[in-house]
Amino acid sequence: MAERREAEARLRPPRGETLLYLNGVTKAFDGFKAINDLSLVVARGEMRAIIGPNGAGKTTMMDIITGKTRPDAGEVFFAGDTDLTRHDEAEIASLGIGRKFQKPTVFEGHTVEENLRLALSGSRSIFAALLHRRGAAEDARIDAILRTVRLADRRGASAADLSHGQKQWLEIGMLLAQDPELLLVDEPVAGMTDAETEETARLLRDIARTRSVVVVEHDMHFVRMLGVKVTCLHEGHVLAEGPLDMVSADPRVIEVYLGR
Ligand SMILES: Nc1ncnc2c1ncn2[C@@H]1O[C@H](COP(=O)(O)OP(=O)(O)OP(=O)(O)O)[C@@H](O)[C@H]1O
Repeated sequence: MAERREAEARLRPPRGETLLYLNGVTKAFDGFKAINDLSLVVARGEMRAIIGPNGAGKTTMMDIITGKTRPDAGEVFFAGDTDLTRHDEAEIASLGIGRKFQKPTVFEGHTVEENLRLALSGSRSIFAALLHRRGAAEDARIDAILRTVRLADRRGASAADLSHGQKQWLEIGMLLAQDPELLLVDEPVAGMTDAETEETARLLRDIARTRSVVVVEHDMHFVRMLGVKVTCLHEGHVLAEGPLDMVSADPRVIEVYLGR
């Protein structure tokens, strides 16, 4: 019963407050509309899964949110009236939007803990970051992040010695060090073992207790484990949106994506 209530709560925007708002966004490359009149609303504290066939515009949508690509038309608002289309990538990152790309990019020559300290230090140089005096608050944050990303018992391990899945978790931890309000995650479980995939679903659910998360993923088994509202994109537009059971039963979704 409690589990069912929790599952239902995940499908509902927690406070109904909008964190990310895309309205009528369009982006063409050489006349081809990769994003076509796309509208999307993500609530504060909501986790949303984005699915859709190759070329549906998922990556381009993430590029627009993070300022890598400028839309030709439409609005992209974050946390109220911040118009993301007026900011560059670095500004958008400092506004509180973190992005995890598919390939992990951790510092392999450093330990797990050092990687997190480097991420926490932000703009400090690597040497300054590793040498500076640690405060109790910083130690507590490192401990909390290590627990969240399931690496507390690997803190002294070299990042190079982590499994592929653990490297992905470490990079998620490095993003958490920046304390983003919105975390964008691109195909996190590609190449992971089944056990890592299941742990990643739990890990992202933990993270979504305190921030919004948008996950692009093709692995439907994993999307089911997330248990959140799903948006299916097709030809740069929302084809279907709602609980996974509803979206995956939609004949249009089956035709363009799931039935392939
Ligand atoms: N910089 C670009 N220049 C030209 N065309 C582009 C560019 N970026 C994306 N496209 C095109 O836009 C369309 C949408 O691509 P996008 O990568 O956003 O899709 P996707 O849903 O992320 O696909 P996948 O699941 O394969 O990652 C594709 O047809 C792609 O070829």
